[in-house]
Amino acid sequence: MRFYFFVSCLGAAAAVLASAVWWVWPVILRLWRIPQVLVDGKDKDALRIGILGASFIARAAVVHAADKRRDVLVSAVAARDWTKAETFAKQHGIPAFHGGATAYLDLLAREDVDAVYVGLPTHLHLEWTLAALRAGKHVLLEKPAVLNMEEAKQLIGAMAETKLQVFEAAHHRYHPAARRFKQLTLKERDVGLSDFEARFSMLDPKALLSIFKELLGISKPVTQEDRFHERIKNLDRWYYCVDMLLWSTGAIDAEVIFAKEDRFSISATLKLQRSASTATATLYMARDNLWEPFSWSIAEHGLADKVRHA
Ligand SMILES: NC(=O)C1=CN([C@@H]2O[C@H](COP(=O)(O)OP(=O)(O)OC[C@H]3O[C@@H](n4cnc5c(N)ncnc54)[C@H](OP(=O)(O)O)[C@@H]3O)[C@@H](O)[C@H]2O)C=CC1
Ligand SMILES: O=C1OC[C@@H](O)[C@H](O)[C@H]1O
Repeated sequence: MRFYFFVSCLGAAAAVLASAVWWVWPVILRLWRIPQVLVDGKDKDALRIGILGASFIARAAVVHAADKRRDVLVSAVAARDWTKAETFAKQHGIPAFHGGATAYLDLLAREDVDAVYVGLPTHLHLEWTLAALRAGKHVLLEKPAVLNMEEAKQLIGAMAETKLQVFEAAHHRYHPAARRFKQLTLKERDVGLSDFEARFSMLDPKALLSIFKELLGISKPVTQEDRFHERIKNLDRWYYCVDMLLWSTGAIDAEVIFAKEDRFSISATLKLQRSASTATATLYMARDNLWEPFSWSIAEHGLADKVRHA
């Protein structure tokens, strides 16, 4: 009896492990593979992108994409640390790099850069996007583009003045499921779509580590700066809920009627004004969710098609 129990447990553990490897392995391979952006083999008039910040997201969002296209190349990268810039450039075959205190400005001054990728922490987006526009560069700007309405106005003003493009990297808008959802809700614009829900869930390895440290009693005291960065990170993630909702429902106005924040989540209820009808929307963001390390979803409870991506 014991033997059969042991074999069944082993079988179940093997099945769980196999399924985890099956789902997670392609993601690990994709992120681990070091993409190359060799200039050879690119179109003569390829768009030349300069990267500000030798970061994980720059590699995942720009270098991987440029690797797959003939019409885009990465011509330079800048990092605040000289060695980091050099390592990133060499790893990916990027022909030029800048390091040190003036690195970002040096990259913006280059003639072989048509557009700049600003994947810096969100509170630095406006400053460096304005600097890029002043230097005559188009900008691919990480989401959320800005922190508030005042910054949004400044950005729009600078775009109009320089006649250059700033494109927000709202990648979820290009997912086929999100596009289909938008198509369906806009088609049903005024016919009783009244109960929307947008969710985002995340498990941040850094946050997980700090929870363990807290439990073990070996964490450092939380500083004002830590709290500021936590607020910025929350905004980065909360943005997915808000943008998915407003973008896909075509809402023209929204009013917050309830909001709640605790250690593990942020939630809110909004009253949405659509072109000729009103709707209620629930937004929910899980901060550190072990069961859903990364997922977003948008739904309307009366609509049969529920769109989900995980
Ligand atoms: N599209 C997506 O899926 C994702 C988008 N993002 C977005 O990308 C942006 C960056 O987020 P994230 O990658 O977490 O940010 P990081 O804290 O990792 O910063 C990114 C880079 O910014 C540079 N940097 C310049 N000044 C500072 C500063 N004062 N403090 C810290 N870094 C600085 C650093 O590059 P260096 O030292 O090399 O100069 C750093 O590597 C955010 O807007 C976020 O919303 C983030 C993750 C995923
Ligand atoms: O866009 C994002 O997705 C992944 C998260 O780690 C990150 O904080 C967020 O900006």
